[in-house]
Amino acid sequence: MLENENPDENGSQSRHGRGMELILSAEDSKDWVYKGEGAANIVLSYIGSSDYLLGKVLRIHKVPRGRTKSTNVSSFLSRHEILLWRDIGENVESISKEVIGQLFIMNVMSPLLDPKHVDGGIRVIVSKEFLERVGKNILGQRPGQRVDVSEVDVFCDSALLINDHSLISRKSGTLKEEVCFAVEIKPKCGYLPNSEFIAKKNYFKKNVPRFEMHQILKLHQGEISQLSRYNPLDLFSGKKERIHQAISALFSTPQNNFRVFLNGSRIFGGLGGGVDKAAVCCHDRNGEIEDLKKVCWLPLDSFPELITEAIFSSAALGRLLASQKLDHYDIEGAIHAYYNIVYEPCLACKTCSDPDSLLRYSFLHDLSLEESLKIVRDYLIAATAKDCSLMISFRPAEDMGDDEFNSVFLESSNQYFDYKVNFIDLDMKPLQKMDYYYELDQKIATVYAKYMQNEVGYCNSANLSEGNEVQWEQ
Ligand SMILES: O=P(O)(O)O[C@@H]1[C@@H](OP(=O)(O)O)[C@H](OP(=O)(O)O)[C@H](O)[C@H](OP(=O)(O)O)[C@H]1OP(=O)(O)O
Ligand SMILES: Nc1ncnc2c1ncn2[C@@H]1O[C@H](COP(=O)(O)OP(=O)(O)OP(=O)(O)O)[C@@H](O)[C@H]1O
Ligand SMILES: [Zn+2]
Repeated sequence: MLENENPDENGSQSRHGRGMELILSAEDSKDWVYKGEGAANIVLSYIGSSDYLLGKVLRIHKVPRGRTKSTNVSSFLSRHEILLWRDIGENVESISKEVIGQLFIMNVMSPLLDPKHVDGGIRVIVSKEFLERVGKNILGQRPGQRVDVSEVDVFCDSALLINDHSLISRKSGTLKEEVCFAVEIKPKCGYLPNSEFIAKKNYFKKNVPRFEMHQILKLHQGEISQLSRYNPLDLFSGKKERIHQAISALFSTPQNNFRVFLNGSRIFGGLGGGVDKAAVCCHDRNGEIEDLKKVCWLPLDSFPELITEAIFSSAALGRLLASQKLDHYDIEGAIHAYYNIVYEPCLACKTCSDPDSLLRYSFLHDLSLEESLKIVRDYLIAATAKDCSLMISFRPAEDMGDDEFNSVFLESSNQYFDYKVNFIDLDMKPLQKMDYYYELDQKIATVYAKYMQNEVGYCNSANLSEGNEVQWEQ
């Protein structure tokens, strides 16, 4: 591990504030172990002896398996993305996507979600050999379905060093001495859209949570083996009883929406990346959840109550919901603004035959470039807010604690807990994904409409959330 005298690109990412960079090379790979991964990144925990790196994770990019350097996507924003994001920093046209990504987190998402819940991390330089070795070392721990489709991007020359938010420790304390546990929740969209641009045939989008409709498509495509009982609207309701209901549902059907960590190690919830087998397996690990009782004096039934109290008393979910609601137009409206920006014939209008709808869309096509940019920018910010996760880390406390953390008092166990909320995965979504978003939305709506016709004949959300089997017409 080396420190380089070269100052970094924006001067603020430097380790110890000394204008130096951290460089990870082949021999450092042994100090980094697999922690988890999503669709786009792999996250590693540090197990070496550097006090600075202990309690940190390294987030490295993945690429589709077998992609060679020659097919590398551009490292810079596209012409239209430059227009879209020109206000988030200076010279966005000449800054790499990695650095833009950090500017997006710090200058766009952090003010929306509250800086105390957002950690932009610092970029560190990683050698190709480091990434190659890490990629080999972690192969055995990665879920098979993730391995089949993706691998470490060894041509990336930097990675993001972030605090491990499954841990909680006092600035003055040492991580090693403290017992802590954490939950990771991917809440997804917490409200029902009400855009006038939603087509009449898709009226049910205004009544049924997107998560619930998407479950039907996922089941149909074999991505999940049973419907989730979780309803994001409960989690975001601001009402204790409904939040508790959401947490209980996440415990019974965690899918990729819920994980529990004890002292930084995952003890409940799957790794994602395939049919939810990994998540089902984790129920066998209830024994390890029982460990919470031993180490934190927390009765198992009190655990959902504790998470509920933390969510209820924190303003974080409210902030997240407000950010999600920046999507005022729904993709059925925003797609037209997108075509104004890229200046191409609108594919959504091309496939629409309803004169009333076309008239409404023509209003969107008459908007100025600035107005179109705002609609799409807000849509993409909301997309990030609908896809991020939050980590809430806890540790038992003697009393109400101090300013460093929030505290909750758990009546059932007569105990105080310190907790801290952090958002993770606040990545900027690519503008090019707008077409995909539109197509996915149509697919979800079509399959859901078919499900309603075949199965219930009307929209009955209670029926869906019971985990009922869905029969499909051949
Ligand atoms: O489209 P969605 O709602 O399915 O969200 C995708 C997520 O699927 P989910 O339904 O949460 O299992 C998906 O998660 P998984 O890979 O399924 O764990 C990703 O988070 C994806 O984002 P990105 O492509 O990595 O930037 C997410 O894509 P975005 O829509 O956020 O761009
Ligand atoms: N700062 C962190 N502290 C602790 N664990 C983390 C942190 N960041 C990520 N993780 C773990 O690594 C996993 C993958 O990270 P992340 O969600 O950032 O990946 P991704 O590929 O961007 O996800 P997605 O599929 O949503 O795009 C998370 O689900 C979480 O368990
Ligand atoms: Zn159009």
